[in-house]
Amino acid sequence: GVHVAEKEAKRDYQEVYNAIATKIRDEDEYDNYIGYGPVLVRLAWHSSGTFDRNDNSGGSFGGTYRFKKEMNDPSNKGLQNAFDFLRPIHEQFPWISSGDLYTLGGVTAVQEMMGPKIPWRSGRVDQPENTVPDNGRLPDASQGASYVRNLFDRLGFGDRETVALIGAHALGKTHYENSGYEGPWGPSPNVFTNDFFVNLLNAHWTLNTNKKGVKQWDNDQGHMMLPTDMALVKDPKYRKLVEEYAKDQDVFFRDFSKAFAKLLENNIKFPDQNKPHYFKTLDEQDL
Ligand code: HEM
Ligand SMILES: O=C1CCNc2c1cnc1ccccc21
Repeated sequence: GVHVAEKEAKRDYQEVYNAIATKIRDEDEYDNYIGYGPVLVRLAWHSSGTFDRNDNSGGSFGGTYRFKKEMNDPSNKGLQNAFDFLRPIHEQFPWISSGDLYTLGGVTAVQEMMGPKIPWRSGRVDQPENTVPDNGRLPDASQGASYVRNLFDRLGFGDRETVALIGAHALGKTHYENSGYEGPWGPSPNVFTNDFFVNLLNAHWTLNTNKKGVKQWDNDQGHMMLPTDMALVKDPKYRKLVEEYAKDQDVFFRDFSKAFAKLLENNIKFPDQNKPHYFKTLDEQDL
């Protein structure tokens, strides 16, 4: 059922943001100097993406990713790196819940990679191991547009929100050992831009079977797309949105911010007194 967030504690959440942001800045060598930003965004998404609006199960509230049943979901392979990154932050701020920490990690990463401001509310409360949702709720990358539309409908999202959210694939890369997909990363995998949409439309893509026997799209500049990425330009309704975001990064930023905030808050009711935080970046604080 829907969870009610606890009343906001008298805590300095900007301090937690700054600790995460400083650690992202310091530990820049991770994953061939891509850094921890992208994998932190993926942890926030995967810890929220278990939501099912049909029975109000799953979602970020209980911080259930910390339990091995969810951590070992094959869809979550590779996210241990983000979990290990956040461990010392959690030791420094033991009062923050796991659910608040995983989602705050993603918000911090998007903003520090020059993405849009993401409003964030506190109050998620750790839940016990017997509340861990079943594996298999996160999307399968080998599928097409109708699968993507159904999966995001289950999460409570329409076409515009779906295309905006998948625009996060401007960040980071795929890894053979995690998902069976592999691709050299894009020109700026740790800067949040609308490049993903521009790439989708402008490059010449060919479908190959990679050395793990997995089908993926590759282009002549050595970039790759997942089948579910390519579905966004094959489906006429999604394609219209890809074209809109490729043309206007500000509209993409606006829609991404709204959809990502909604994703991180699915299945949670927040008390009115829990106002959304708009955190300052390190640069904005001259830190
Ligand atoms: C149809 C929906 C989606 C599918 C099938 C999908 C699938 C994948 C796959 C297979 C990877 C590669 C994982 C690896 O090999 O390490 C990946 C990476 C990533 N995904 Fe998605 N994803 C989807 C939607 C999203 C959404 C909604 C977000 C965030 C809002 C997101 C953020 C990311 C990020 C940031 C990475 C890079 C992680 C890294 O570099 O370590 N994805 N995704
Ligand atoms: O076109 C890009 C830029 C670099 N990262 C990705 C792209 C496309 N699809 C992806 C899918 C998952 C993770 C990263 C990417």
